[in-house]
Amino acid sequence: MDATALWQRYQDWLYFHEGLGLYLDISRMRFADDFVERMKPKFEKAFKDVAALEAGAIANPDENRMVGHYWLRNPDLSPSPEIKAEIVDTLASIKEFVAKIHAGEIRPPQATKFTDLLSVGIGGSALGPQFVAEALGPEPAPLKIHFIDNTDPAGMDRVLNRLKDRLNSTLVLVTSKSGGTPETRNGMLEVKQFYEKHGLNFGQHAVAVTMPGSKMDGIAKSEGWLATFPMQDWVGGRTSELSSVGLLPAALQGIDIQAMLDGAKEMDEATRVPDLRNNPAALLALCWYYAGNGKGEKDMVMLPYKDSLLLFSRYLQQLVMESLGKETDLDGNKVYQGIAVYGNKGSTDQHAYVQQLREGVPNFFVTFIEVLGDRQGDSIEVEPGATSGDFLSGLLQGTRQALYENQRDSITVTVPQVTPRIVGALIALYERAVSLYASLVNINAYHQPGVEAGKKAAASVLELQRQIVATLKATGQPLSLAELADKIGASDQVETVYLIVRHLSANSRGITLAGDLGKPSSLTVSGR
Ligand SMILES: O=P(O)(O)OC[C@H]1O[C@](O)(CO)[C@@H](O)[C@@H]1O
Repeated sequence: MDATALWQRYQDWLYFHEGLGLYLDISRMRFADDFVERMKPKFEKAFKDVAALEAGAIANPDENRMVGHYWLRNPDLSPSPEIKAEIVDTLASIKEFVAKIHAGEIRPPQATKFTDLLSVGIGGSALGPQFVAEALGPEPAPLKIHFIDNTDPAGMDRVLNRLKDRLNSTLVLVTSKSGGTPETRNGMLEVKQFYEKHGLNFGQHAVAVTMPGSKMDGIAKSEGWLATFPMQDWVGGRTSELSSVGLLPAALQGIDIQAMLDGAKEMDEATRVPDLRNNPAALLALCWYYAGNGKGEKDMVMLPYKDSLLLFSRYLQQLVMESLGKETDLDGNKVYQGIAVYGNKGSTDQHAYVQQLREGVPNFFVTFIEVLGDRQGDSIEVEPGATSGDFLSGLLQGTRQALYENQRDSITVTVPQVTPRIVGALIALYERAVSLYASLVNINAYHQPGVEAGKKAAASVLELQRQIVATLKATGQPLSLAELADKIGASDQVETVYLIVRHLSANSRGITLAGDLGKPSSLTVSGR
């Protein structure tokens, strides 16, 4: 297609949301008109499916749950007055609590105000808050946020040591929908121990976000934590940024959460329109389907040309891959669906992997995120007539063009600024695109059975470890790996036994290995 034809295609397909000032350009996806025609019936069904979801249909049959993240920003859409009241009350209580924290009315026992916020959570209970903190966190913030999002002891030490001089003015926010996620429980216990070691009362610094009645809820109540905010069972972890999970930490950092909700609401209104050409989420889903042949054959590379949007791709990784990565479709057929998501930011990534994108294996499509406003205030000219922001813009255009010339497709989302309203809108845009795409490929986007397999296997490794330690203590003499496995009734799991004892011996846990470390079968294991 020559430049004139492309310009025409750009104009023909351009979507613009006037209220938000958001553009969606899909002209560089090389689908033909007949593809769009063929997709229309699928979209008619998808619009109906998502409307049913919004109306409170059981969208997650596995867990017998509704999927209600759309109600969070427009409680009037809630399927019952009770749910509406829950949403309204939770938002009011977040605002009230945050106002008291900021004013020092709720304060730590040994300081006049909270200065820092330590968030402990993982997956959907961390990724949204991390993305939003990076995108919108003000400098200075009323509370500066830090994260523990793993059960890595060294990672926890790093965060805690950074905070140790301000521990007495650090508020700890433990977020877990289920209230039983081991990584989060471990993080909470380690932080609690750190507080106690420093002579501080953990409960007087702690807040929970969890489902009422969960284990975490019980702990928070029994230990007299400062507050507990509910996370409803109809909010999935990966769509929870606009629930108490994301709103509480955002508000504590001084981010305008009402603007985030308003932006999401506005985008929801635009993406509810049952008309493919005038619905930006549907256009995204169309492009994803086209790119990957409805089977995820191409990866989604997210390239925001704005540092503050660095974590958008990481956030989307969970939203898209945990939702769409499914073995079976809704009829039980093996389909192995999903779309892989990766990316950091432009132009930085141009100096990393864009070489492969332009010339290597063509197994992806790019989504550029362009932010029109360069910065607050004026810019110097780094070359006659050009600012740093002009370079950023030129590099985006250049990469888009260079990729297209080499038959690499791209989408461009353009926003005026990175504001709370726009971030809310972007979250809502992708949430809806995922809902629609899931319907197009006939999968349940709202469960995650695959994650359970790894969790169960980890639990059985830890059980084996307990048996190993007890057996070595009781035996009191060195055993070969095979003998040890045999003694604990796990003769078919010698490799697992080996990996466990190697880890224990590396961590001064009372287990010693003797023999040639490069030849596991030569090793003997003893314990004290
Ligand atoms: O908020 P929770 O219950 O601790 O779960 C954390 C994350 O774990 C998952 O269930 C996957 O293991 C995610 O879906 C979820 O966001």
